[in-house]
Parts: sequence; C-alpha cells; structure tokens
Amino acid sequence: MKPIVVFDEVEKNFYGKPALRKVSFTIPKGQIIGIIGTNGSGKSTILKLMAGLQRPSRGRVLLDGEEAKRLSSRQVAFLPERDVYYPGQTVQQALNFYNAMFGDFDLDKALDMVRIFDLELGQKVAHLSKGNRARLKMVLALARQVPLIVMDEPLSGLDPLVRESIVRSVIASVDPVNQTLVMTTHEVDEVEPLLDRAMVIKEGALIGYEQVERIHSDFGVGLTGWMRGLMK
Ligand SMILES: Nc1ncnc2c1ncn2[C@@H]1O[C@H](COP(=O)(O)OP(=O)(O)OP(=O)(O)O)[C@@H](O)[C@H]1O
Repeated sequence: MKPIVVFDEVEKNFYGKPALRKVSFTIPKGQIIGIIGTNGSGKSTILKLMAGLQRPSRGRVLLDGEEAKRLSSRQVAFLPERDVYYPGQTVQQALNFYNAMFGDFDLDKALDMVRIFDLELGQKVAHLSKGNRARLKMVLALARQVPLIVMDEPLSGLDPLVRESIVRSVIASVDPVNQTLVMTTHEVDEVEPLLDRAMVIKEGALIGYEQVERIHSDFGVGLTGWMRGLMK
C-alpha cells in the first residue's frame, strides 16, 4: 500500500537559517504517529510541510503519492496550536461553520463527540474552559473524513486528567483503516499508549523513528527513556 506521507531529503530554511536538515521518512496509512523533540527543533515545520501549507526549500514531500501543495489541505485536517473558531460562536455554530466549509465534515460524528466530551451545544466558545476549548478543537479536526489528520500540540497547557480523557477519545475517534494521525507533543508519557510510531527531531534533524512496540521490546525502555538516549 502507498504510504500516506513521504519526506525525501527535505530541507527547509527560513531566511537562510536551516529549520530542517535532509529529513527523510515515510508514514504508512492507518497509523498514529507522535513527533517529539525540544522547542524549536522543527516539529511544527514538519507538520506544515505535510499539510501542504509550506513548501520545502529542497527535497520532496509527497502526500498519498502526490507532491503536497496548498490544495492538499482538502485531504488534510490541520489542527494548529492557536484556536480555530470565532469566540463569539456557540459550539453548535462552530460545528455548522465547519460543516459548511468542509464537504468532508461528518456532522453526526461531531455531534457524537460533543456528547462524549459533555460539551454544551448552546454554550459560547468564549465561555468554554481551556480544556473544553481543546476538546472542541479536537472534534473539529477529527470529524473531518480525510485520510490525514495533523495536530500541533493538542494537549499543551491542559491538566493531566483532561489530557488523559482527550487521549482516550482520540483513540476511539480515529478511523484505524482510513485515517492517519500525526501529532507533535511534549507530553510524551501521556501519548505513549496512543502511538504506533514515534519520531524524534533534534535541531532540524530526524534522529529517531521507531515503532513504539519495538522501543519497548528491543530497547526495554519507554518513550521518554528512548528519547533521552537519543538526545545524549
Ligand atoms: N515562519 C517562520 N519564519 C522564520 N523562522 C521560522 C518560521 N517558522 C519556524 N521558524 C524557525 O524554525 C525553527 C523550527 O521551528 P518549529 O516551529 O518547527 O519548531 P518546533 O519544534 O515546532 O518548536 P516548539 O516545540 O517550540 O513548538 C525555529 O528556529 C523557528 O524559529
């Protein structure tokens, strides 16, 4: 089966400064991938490249076998770090807005997730707690029937209980056959049970890419231990 994402010797420079250095990897369909690494190492840049929101300075980024470009956003649900809705909207209005904007939005799935998350449809987004705003953002991304979902730090700034509940609902909501989920995170321990593979980025270079099961069986450590070993 064709991989959903291919990075082939990808370099990205900003104002002549390298943010990514010859990064190559492939992501098979139907997996959940975590990208971890220190601040400023290039994680978000990788996500934007695979969503077609940025172009590589050198090398190739393929999305389902085709060069990733702006139009690729039709195949990719991108959840940025910043908020993605208007604060004046209610939860229902945010869902309606996404439903009108994206032909692939599954309103029934979104409403199911809203129920599971205990969000109130009539509540103004501006009045939601930080945890509930993060949940709504998650609903808006996961309800799109697209082959690739990309999330930039979906758990950042949330307390451990909220993080856990979000991780559980992500596991329940991703379609394991037709959807691939790639997320960046600093919450390595929490996402570990969710991931099929993990990728470690250091100063713009890919220094580790491994199946989480193999990290446990072959290296006898968890993700944090594996990452620490690579960072040395
Ligand atoms: N649009 C931009 N213009 C200029 N420099 C940029 C731009 N985007 C990213 N960079 C630089 O590229 C490098 C990688 O940034 P990136 O946001 O990909 O890192 P990150 O690993 O996601 O960081 P964090 O964990 O802090 O979110 C950083 O040095 C950053 O300053």
